Amino acid sequence: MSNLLEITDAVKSFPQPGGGRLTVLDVPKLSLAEGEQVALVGTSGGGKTTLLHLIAGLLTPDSGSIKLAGTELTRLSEQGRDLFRASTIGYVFQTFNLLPAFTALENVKLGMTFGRGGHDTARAKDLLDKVGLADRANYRPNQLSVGQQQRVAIARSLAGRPRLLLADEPTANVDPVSAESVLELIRSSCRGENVAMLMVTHDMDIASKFDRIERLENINRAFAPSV
Ligand SMILES: Nc1ncnc2c1ncn2[C@@H]1O[C@H](COP(=O)(O)OP(=O)(O)OP(=O)(O)O)[C@@H](O)[C@H]1O
Repeated sequence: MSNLLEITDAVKSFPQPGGGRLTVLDVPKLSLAEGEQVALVGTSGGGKTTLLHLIAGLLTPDSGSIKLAGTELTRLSEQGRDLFRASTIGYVFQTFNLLPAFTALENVKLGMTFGRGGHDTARAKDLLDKVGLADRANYRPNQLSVGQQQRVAIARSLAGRPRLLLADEPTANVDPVSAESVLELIRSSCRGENVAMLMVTHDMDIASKFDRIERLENINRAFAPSV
C-alpha cells in the first residue's frame, strides 16, 4: 500500500533580515502510512513548524516533492492547496485559534465548512461528546477553561474528516496531567477515525507513546545545532 504522506528532497529557505537566504529544511525523505501516529521532536528553531506548514500547503518548498493522499501539493495553486487542505488535513495549533464570537458547537461546525463532513450538526455534537464537552456546546471560548478550549480545537480539527492530523505542541499550554489526557484524547480520536497524525512535541514522555519518533536533526540535512 502506498504511503499517505511522502516527502522527497524538500528544501525550504527564508529571506534573512540582513540579506541572503537561510535554508531551514532539506529533507531527503519522510513518509507516513495511513493511520500512523508519529511524534516530531527537535530543538527550538529547527524547522518543525515550517515542516508542518509545508505539509499543510501553507508554505511551498523551494524544490522537492510533497505528496499527500496521492496529490502532489507543489502542483496545486494556492487556492487548490486551500481546498485540498480543508478536505484532507486537520490542524491543532498551540494557541487553539478558536473564533471568540462563536459557540463551541459553531466552532466545531466551522471545521466542516470546506471539509468532507458537510454541515453535519449531529457529527459536531458527537465530536463534542467524544471530547467530554457535550454540556458545553453553547459556551463561547471565553466561557471555557484553557483545557476545554483545547478539546474544542481537537473536535474541530477532526470535524472535516481529515486523513492527516497535524498537531503543533497541542499540550504546551496545559498542565502535565491534562497534557496526558489531551494526548490520549487526540490519539484515540485519530485511531477511531483512522486519521494519521504528526505531532510536534518537546516532551519526550509524550513522544515515547507514539508508534514512531522522528528527530528533525536526523531527517533534515540543513539542521544546524543552535549556538
Ligand atoms: N517567515 C520566515 N522568515 C524568515 N525566517 C523564518 C520564517 N519562518 C521561520 N523562519 C526561521 O526558520 C527557522 C525554523 O522556524 P520554525 O518555527 O519552523 O522552528 P520550530 O522548530 O518550530 O521552533 P520552535 O520549537 O521554537 O517552535 C527559525 O530559525 C526561524 O527564524
